[in-house]
Amino acid sequence: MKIAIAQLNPTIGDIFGNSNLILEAAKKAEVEGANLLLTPELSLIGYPPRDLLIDPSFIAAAGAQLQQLAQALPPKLAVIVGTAVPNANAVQLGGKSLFNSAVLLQNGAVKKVFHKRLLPTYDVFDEDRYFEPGENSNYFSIGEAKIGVTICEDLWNNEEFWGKRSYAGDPVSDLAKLGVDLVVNLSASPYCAGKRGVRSAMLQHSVIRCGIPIIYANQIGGNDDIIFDGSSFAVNRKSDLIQVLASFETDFAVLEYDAAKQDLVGSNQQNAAGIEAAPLSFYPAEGDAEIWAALVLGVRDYVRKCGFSKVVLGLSGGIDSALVATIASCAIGPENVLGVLMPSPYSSDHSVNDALELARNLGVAIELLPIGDLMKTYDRTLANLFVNTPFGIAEENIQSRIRGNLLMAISNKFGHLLLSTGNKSEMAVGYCTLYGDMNGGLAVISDVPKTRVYSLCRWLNYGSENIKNQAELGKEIIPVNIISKAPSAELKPGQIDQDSLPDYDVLDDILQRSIENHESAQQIIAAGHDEAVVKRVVKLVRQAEFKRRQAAPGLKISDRAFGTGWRMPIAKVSSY
Ligand SMILES: NC(=O)c1ccc[n+]([C@@H]2O[C@H](COP(=O)([O-])OP(=O)(O)OC[C@H]3O[C@@H](n4cnc5c(N)ncnc54)[C@H](O)[C@@H]3O)[C@@H](O)[C@H]2O)c1
Ligand SMILES: Nc1ncnc2c1ncn2[C@@H]1O[C@H](COP(=O)(O)O)[C@@H](O)[C@H]1O
Ligand SMILES: N[C@@H](CCC(=O)O)C(=O)O
Ligand SMILES: O=P(O)(O)OP(=O)(O)O
Repeated sequence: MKIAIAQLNPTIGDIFGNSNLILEAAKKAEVEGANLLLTPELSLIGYPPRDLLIDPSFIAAAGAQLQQLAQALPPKLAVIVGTAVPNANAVQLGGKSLFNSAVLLQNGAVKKVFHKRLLPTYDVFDEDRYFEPGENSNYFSIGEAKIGVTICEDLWNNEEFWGKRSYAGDPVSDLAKLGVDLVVNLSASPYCAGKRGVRSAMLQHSVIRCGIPIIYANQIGGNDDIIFDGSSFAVNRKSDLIQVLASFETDFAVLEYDAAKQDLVGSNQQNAAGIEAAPLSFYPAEGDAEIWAALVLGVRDYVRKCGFSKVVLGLSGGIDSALVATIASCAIGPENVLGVLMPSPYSSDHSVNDALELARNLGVAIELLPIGDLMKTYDRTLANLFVNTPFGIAEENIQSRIRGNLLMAISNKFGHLLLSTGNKSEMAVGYCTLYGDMNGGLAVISDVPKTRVYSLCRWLNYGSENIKNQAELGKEIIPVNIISKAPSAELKPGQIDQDSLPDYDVLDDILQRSIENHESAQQIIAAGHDEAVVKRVVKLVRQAEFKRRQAAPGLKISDRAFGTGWRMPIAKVSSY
């Protein structure tokens, strides 16, 4: 039996377009002689559909499209499609009105419907809000093979792997007890750094625990703040990784289920000469390369799926805007990126020169809009009101707001999406100006700590193979001075970030411990950090909640981002 995996990039709500993606994959699977095609979780409607699910017309449209798709598919091929299915018992028996389901289509009709049993309701997930959990173990047969069907979270309640149990049920071991030969999984599993390794280790562990090979089919693509990496894979009965699909790209693969051996055989398990290949791993490798690919996909898909073709951003000659401009150039092409240089009387000469050099290296267009005259007009207008007050944060922020205003004017005039450039360290402690540099439609690096911003830029200059490199350019992409100079907001003469903040390696370690590892201030101090610094940082993070709530959606690359999975109250006591 041959099983195909379609690692698709569905667009949320584009039921017709997604249906066509599935149909195309099915035609390819048929040509390659597949018996079964797997598609990702909710592949017909896109994941996460959020409150589109409470629109009855949306559910009706998905139901109608599912029927049409069933009729259009190659009749002999069994295809598993993910969609939301009405819960017929909801009215009489209560419960949520929908199931998150995997629908088996064959011979022009719906053959079976399987419901997701474990509904994630943590971090970015909100499935309890919409779905009723399925109660039954899900399986069907093709020929002699009995195939267990699971949907994403159904695989994640592996108590021995995690050391804890989150739910009452364990669909994989239930399927094992029913004697299935194979488990397939339809996923929409969001990316965060290092997650590919965690997924494969967890499923290899599940195979050992339950003794059944597993095929894992994940979606790829950016949907608002969430990036899906794909990285679908298969694990055989010996728990070897025998098939790995691309990360951050659409992909398609066909595997063989060998009924005699009762095991899976991957198509990239052997090289052309039939010799056993080296152990498979995910590409690009973990670290900067992986995060870079995620951010590029996140920008590309946000721009495309929101209907933009060009972006604009402020280019200060600093490292954050340099990184964002480079990501955008790679995502949508340098010809679609406009960098705006807006020097003030406080800007250093090198800020303009560094920004110009970066723009030349990337090949992006620039506009130079000095803001000195606008600053004077603001000063004159506010002079009577601000008389006898010292120059302070209000005046500093006016510069940022002038720039934010000019950028939004350009966005309005030419239809460019404004990218904001704040990194995670700044967003954490509120080192950014509301209605100033926080202006923008997409916060590209707001989940990237400043120390990672540096390592990504070094990697771009010295480690990357797949973008324009030094050899072609004759030198580094990011001008060396942008990396080596002290970060500065340049909002007053001689200002540097470290006048107000601890060194970024100290700040980022405290933030990582507090935000991602949930360590208390006492634990962070016990780990060796200065007490006063820790208390100040923790307090700044709490106080900046109101800013983060007004920030543009930011691409999630960590376990805990300031996005849809971060739900903090704003008006609260200062101790939390
Ligand atoms: N703009 C930049 O480019 C940039 C870059 C780096 C650092 N910075 C730094 O960032 C800081 C920005 O200054 P800021 O934070 O005082 O200015 P801000 O205008 O961004 O935020 C302060 C304002 O937020 C409002 N506010 C306060 N608490 C609130 C709440 N709970 N709910 C709603 N609104 C609330 C108040 O109106 C207050 O005036 C400065 O220290 C600046 O040097 C700016
Ligand atoms: N001089 C500048 N020209 C264009 N854009 C600028 C300039 N200074 C700041 N910006 C924009 O604002 C953000 C934040 O600046 P910080 O240097 O971190 O304060 C920067 O990334 C630019 O997009
Ligand atoms: N824990 C799963 C949940 C995904 C889902 O069920 O959609 C993940 O992060 O991949
Ligand atoms: O935001 P930028 O680009 O100005 O970077 P930095 O804050 O390091 O100056």
